[in-house]
Amino acid sequence: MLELRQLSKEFKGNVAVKPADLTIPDGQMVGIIGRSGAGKSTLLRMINRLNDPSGGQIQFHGRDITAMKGRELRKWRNECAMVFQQFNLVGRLNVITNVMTGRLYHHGFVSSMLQQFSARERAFAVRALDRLGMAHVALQQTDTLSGGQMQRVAIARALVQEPKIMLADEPIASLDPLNAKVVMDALRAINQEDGITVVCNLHTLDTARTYCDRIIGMQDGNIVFDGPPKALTDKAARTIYGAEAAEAFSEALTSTSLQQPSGKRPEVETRVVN
Ligand SMILES: Nc1ncnc2c1ncn2[C@@H]1O[C@H](COP(=O)(O)OP(=O)(O)OP(=O)(O)O)[C@@H](O)[C@H]1O
Repeated sequence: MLELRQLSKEFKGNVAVKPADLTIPDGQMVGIIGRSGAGKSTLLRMINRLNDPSGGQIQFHGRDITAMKGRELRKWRNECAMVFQQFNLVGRLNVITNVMTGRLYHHGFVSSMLQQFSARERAFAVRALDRLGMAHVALQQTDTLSGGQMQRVAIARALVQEPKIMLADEPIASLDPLNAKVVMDALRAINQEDGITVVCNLHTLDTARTYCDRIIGMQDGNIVFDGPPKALTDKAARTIYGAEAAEAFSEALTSTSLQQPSGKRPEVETRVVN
């Protein structure tokens, strides 16, 4: 279980996240929505300590994440993989090398930089690529891939970390609807098949409604909604998005590409509705 207690972040007088309380059980798929600047990325980046909190506490299975330093922090970042909007891959390296850099923590920095990986590790990386339908491009230079393919490679890299949580910061914001669906299907499959908790910042409402067990709405640094998709009425969504409501509603994945993924959805209570 991941627990945030009164977690906040201020950048030089600008409060990005106001004291937030959140409990995320293992295996949940959570979507964080809200207009630009609402604090979604900052909240996510605090969880794996890319941004250090200004106040409050993060706990995972009772371990205090907020106090971690050095090797302990590197271990946490390995358990808590991150997927970014712009993929963060090295374009001039081939796909499989990019994926194997996800083994950095397990393998050691020097060996990883020297690209000395065992046959077992290569096989592990190929299996991860295969799950994402990308094994056939394992030896291809990464910058020859499309955006959707790159994001699938980035997810494979996150998978070989063998994480307990996967954080995805706007993973489909740069993708066309078809690739967005492939990437969201992949994240949902990882969540359901491996039991990995997925916390995903999403710009579009329908994507969050379609794929997530639970939606968290942020507005001006506050959590203003926390509940299952069915509890998020259009009225509540309009409150969360404010002036960006029309965009958030119209930017939804096309209705033909959106299909409710199969699989059970756990019961989620609605905590806050403003
Ligand atoms: N490194 C930083 N330095 C200063 N201010 C920052 C920094 N990162 C974020 N902010 C500010 O914190 C606030 C929240 O930003 P954040 O990126 O978390 O919002 P967001 O909801 O993820 O927005 P978007 O969807 O546009 O990425 C904004 O006012 C932003 O300008």
